[in-house]
Amino acid sequence: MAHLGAAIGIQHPTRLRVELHSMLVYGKGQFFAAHQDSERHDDMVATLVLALPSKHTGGELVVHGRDGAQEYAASREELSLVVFYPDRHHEVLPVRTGHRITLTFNVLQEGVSDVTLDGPVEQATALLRAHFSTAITSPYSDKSETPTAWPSCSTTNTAAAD
Ligand SMILES: O=C(O)CCC(=O)C(=O)O
Ligand SMILES: [Fe+2]
Repeated sequence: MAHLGAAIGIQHPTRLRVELHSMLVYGKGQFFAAHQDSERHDDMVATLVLALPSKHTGGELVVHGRDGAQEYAASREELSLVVFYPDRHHEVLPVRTGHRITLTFNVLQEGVSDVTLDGPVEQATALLRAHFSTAITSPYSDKSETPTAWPSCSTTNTAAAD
């Protein structure tokens, strides 16, 4: 994990952990269209693709970056590992023969969202977050007195507090 963190430029590599996301078996003609992985998890800092050795052609993993695209062909004999930032567009080209098998993992940096930062922007953010996530007390707590406009406000504030 420390090596992985250092390799992808993360400052606290000891707090990294990986969780299995999926196992994919691509047969002839199968591919994965270009996409980004970023929405899977708040603490996700990288995607790790582990390709199992298997006889196949095609099925290259293409990771698009600022300086162009990088193409990775999985080995027939050994495990292959590719790690990239989850906001990178990436795709798997169609498999031509055989099968390509991958395990994909989310690399998570634990506690990123709990880190306390001291700058004025972080303080303002924390105050605003606390303000908008605190449910307001209804002056109409007795349902019989609830005005018609109230339920929709109540629903909004309850959802924000979760
Ligand atoms: O199979 C691969 O190499 C990549 C799969 C992938 O991009 C994903 O599961 O999000
Ligand atoms: Fe992906």
